[in-house]
Amino acid sequence: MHVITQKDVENVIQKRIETGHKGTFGRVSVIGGNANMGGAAIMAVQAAVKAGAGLTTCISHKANLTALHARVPEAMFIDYFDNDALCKSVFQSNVVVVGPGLGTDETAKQVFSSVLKNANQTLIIDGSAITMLAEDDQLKKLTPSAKIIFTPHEIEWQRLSGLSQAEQTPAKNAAKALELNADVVLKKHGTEIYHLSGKCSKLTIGGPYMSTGGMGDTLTGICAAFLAQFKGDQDQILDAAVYTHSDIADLLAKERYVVLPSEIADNLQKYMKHRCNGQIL
Ligand SMILES: NC(=O)C1=CN([C@@H]2O[C@H](COP(=O)(O)OP(=O)(O)OC[C@H]3O[C@@H](n4cnc5c(N)ncnc54)[C@H](OP(=O)(O)O)[C@@H]3O)[C@@H](O)[C@H]2O)[C@@H](O)CC1
Ligand SMILES: Nc1ncnc2c1ncn2[C@@H]1O[C@H](COP(=O)(O)OP(=O)(O)O)[C@@H](O)[C@H]1O
Ligand SMILES: [Mg+2]
Repeated sequence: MHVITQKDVENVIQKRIETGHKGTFGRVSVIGGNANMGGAAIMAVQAAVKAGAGLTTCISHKANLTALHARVPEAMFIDYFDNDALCKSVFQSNVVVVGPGLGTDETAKQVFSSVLKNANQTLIIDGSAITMLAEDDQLKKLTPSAKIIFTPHEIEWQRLSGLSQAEQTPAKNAAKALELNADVVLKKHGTEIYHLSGKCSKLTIGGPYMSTGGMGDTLTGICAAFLAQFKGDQDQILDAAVYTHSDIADLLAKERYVVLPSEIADNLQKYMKHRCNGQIL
């Protein structure tokens, strides 16, 4: 098991080319946020924007538009009932996130199936989308032409893999990830990452000050932004994103009992600047 360190982050976060423009640093679409859980999508979107994605689109219930732009005017918005616009944005995105706050009703299933049919680069499947996929054989038949990354917590992983928490051993997790033909970020105290390449990585940072709703939604935005903008070893880029999420939490936890997901997003720009120049925080 590769223990992820600050070195992985410093290897991934490169100085930007002077002639870069929005498109140079990647297009991300986040699909989630039903009328009751808009915050999940907003947290994923704000994390993607603040982690450096060039262009980020939030595809969500229209009830979330005002709140989204109050917080993240940089993000574009598509009503997730506008299926044509949804499919176009997903098809044109380098990285797609589906699931945060999406829910598991009929609307969510329709939206998720459109995403599965159109994602063709990298697709991060999180939250409700994992739960839907675990429970719906029709959705399981829709195998997108994209590289798939699942980001389950232990219960979502139990649903998808069929492995109880006690059965979630590295060997069984790795075998299941291979069966699913995907990378799996198994979120817990000591998150483990099972790469399709066979590489297994783990975190030795992070803690209970992260146990607030929205922390996993935020992680998806960081992963999406890193994968959309950085070139090179995709396994190391994903490892670096997961490390960044917990490393910022650890730094903030020095002066906080609880670290909020939005605070992690708010500290991404400064953190990435320091890691880019190899500066010790
Ligand atoms: N502001 C918003 O809009 C927010 C929206 N959100 C959205 O909600 C959707 C549902 O996601 P979910 O994880 O909240 O519920 P679900 O998958 O039904 O699992 C519940 C069961 O799993 C357990 N459990 C939960 N977390 C665990 C963990 N980390 N590690 C281990 N166990 C864990 C939990 O345990 P218990 O609480 O019973 O002790 C219960 O048994 C999803 O789309 C997400 O994006 C949230 O992100 C929050 C903020
Ligand atoms: N005690 C803990 N130690 C380390 N990381 C934790 C702890 N509690 C929560 N986290 C992290 O917070 C995130 C929780 O993810 P998730 O349950 O999906 O949150 P969300 O409410 O956004 O769906 C994961 O990245 C997990 O590793
Ligand atoms: Mg979650």
